[in-house]
Amino acid sequence: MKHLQADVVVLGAGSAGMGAFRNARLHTENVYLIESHVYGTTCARVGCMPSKLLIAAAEARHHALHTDPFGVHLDKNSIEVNGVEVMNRVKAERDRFVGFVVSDVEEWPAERRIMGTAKFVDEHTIQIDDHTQIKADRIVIATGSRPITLPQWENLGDKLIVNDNVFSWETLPESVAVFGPGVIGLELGQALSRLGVNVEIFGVGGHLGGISDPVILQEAIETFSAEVPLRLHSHTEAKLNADGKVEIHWTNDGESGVFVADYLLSAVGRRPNVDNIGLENIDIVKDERGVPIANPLTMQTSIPHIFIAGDASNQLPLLHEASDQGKIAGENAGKFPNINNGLRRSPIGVVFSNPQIISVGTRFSALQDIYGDDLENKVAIGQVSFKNQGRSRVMLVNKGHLRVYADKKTGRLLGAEGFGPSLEHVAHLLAWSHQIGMTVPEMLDMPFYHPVIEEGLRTALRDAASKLA
Ligand SMILES: Cc1cc2nc3c(=O)[nH]c(=O)nc-3n(C[C@H](O)[C@H](O)[C@H](O)COP(=O)(O)OP(=O)(O)OC[C@H]3O[C@@H](n4cnc5c(N)ncnc54)[C@H](O)[C@@H]3O)c2cc1C
Ligand SMILES: NC(=O)c1ccc[n+]([C@@H]2O[C@H](COP(=O)([O-])OP(=O)(O)OC[C@H]3O[C@@H](n4cnc5c(N)ncnc54)[C@H](O)[C@@H]3O)[C@@H](O)[C@H]2O)c1
Repeated sequence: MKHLQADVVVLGAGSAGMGAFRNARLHTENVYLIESHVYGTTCARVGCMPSKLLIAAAEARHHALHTDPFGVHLDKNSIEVNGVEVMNRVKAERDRFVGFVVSDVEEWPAERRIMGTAKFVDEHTIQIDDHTQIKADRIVIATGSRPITLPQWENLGDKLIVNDNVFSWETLPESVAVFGPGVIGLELGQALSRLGVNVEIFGVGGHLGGISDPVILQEAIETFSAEVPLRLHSHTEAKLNADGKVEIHWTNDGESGVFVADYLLSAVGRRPNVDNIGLENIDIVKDERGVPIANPLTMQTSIPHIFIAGDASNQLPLLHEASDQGKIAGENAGKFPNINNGLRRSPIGVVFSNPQIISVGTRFSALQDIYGDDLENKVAIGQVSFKNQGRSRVMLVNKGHLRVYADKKTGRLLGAEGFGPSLEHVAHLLAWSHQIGMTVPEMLDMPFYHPVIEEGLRTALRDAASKLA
């Protein structure tokens, strides 16, 4: 067993861990980075990037199939999806992104990087497999998260898959049952469906794409279910049939049926990797999910020299949040005991479905928690439907609905939820306005070009402005 001493040890070399390592090293050279699996990050390897590559291929087919209303006619039979080529591009481009990340990691001194699974022995000791023990002054937990699968699916063997498996396919399958209509399930399910794979999406509790505003949710369900069967209140039983396929027996809102699929894709959520790192050996304060509670401005846990960042913290499991949290945790671990509050930006979320789903600032459900029955008196809600929005109709992407929330008294933008065409851009305008504390009248003083989708945002803002006190 090798014994080392460190100022800072970072557990996990994902986006958060890399940021933590880089920033801790600005304060001390004596930092170690531990990785149990491979370099390259979840985002680049099996997350953000390959999912968007798959979606890009799906959009190409979708556009080719929907040119008729413009008077442009393609022979639909000639539109062929070559699954091998689709997956080759997804993997080749993905590998390019992963390559950049890996070369960043490999620029760091090899003796500072240790491969193996890290666990706490006590508050200052990290054990790595059975080969190394490090006594560390300060520790950053950046171990990420992993997909959840349910025990009742264990009998499905290799027909039960998660997002990681999708991105190693040689070609596209014929059919997939997607469980979980959240962010991952909707993005992957719709993309596969648009590529010609037979997809059905199963959910519980009526949720879709993380939407919390009931007005947006209802319209989004109508829009997406016109394209992919959504069974959002389902009771299901899944088993392997004699052909080795997955047979889903389902009931949903009084209907029932059987869906036979090549795979069951589990997208029912992700679990922070903190249940397997020896937290039982340290006296750290955890939430009801067993995740160490941390101050979101310093990323410091209840044990002052232990910090946490990224998906492991379960605060906002998104890439830019993992980078920000990693930077804050690394910097504070590096200069501990002098720690500072780091920059936390306005919340922004984009689901890369089509239409895209967005949320900014305080979501509708959080406003309900804050104001309860008084919500109507306190919050001005402005809205726009994209059905008749000029540019959206021009482009034939006129589906969606946006609601913006403003403080009735001050006019300040509180948040927004919606779905609609290319709303990733509108989400950024809203998030930037939210972060600098703009009021709705101030936002309306900003320029809006014509004809653009952002004019839809202006309609929603004007509606909100008319309801301010
Ligand atoms: C399909 C999918 C699509 C996504 N799309 C988007 C998107 O479009 N936009 C967006 O913002 N976010 C997206 N995300 C979320 C984003 O990928 C994550 O929030 C982000 O990658 C989390 O980074 P992290 O550093 O916390 O975790 P990771 O990158 O997972 O890093 C954690 C690292 O810790 C290692 N590790 C775990 N346990 C140990 C241990 N005990 N010892 C040592 N090492 C350990 C792991 O091997 C891993 O390398 C997506 C996620 C998925 C799954
Ligand atoms: N575009 C993006 O930014 C992006 C893309 C992908 C992932 N992510 C991140 O990854 C996180 C995890 O995504 P996710 O989709 O795994 O989780 P999620 O929490 O968004 O969705 C899980 C869904 O599964 C449903 N569900 C739970 N139990 C179920 C069951 N037994 N059967 C059927 N459905 C069930 C839930 O109701 C929910 O709708 C997201 O919260 C997001 O932060 C972001």
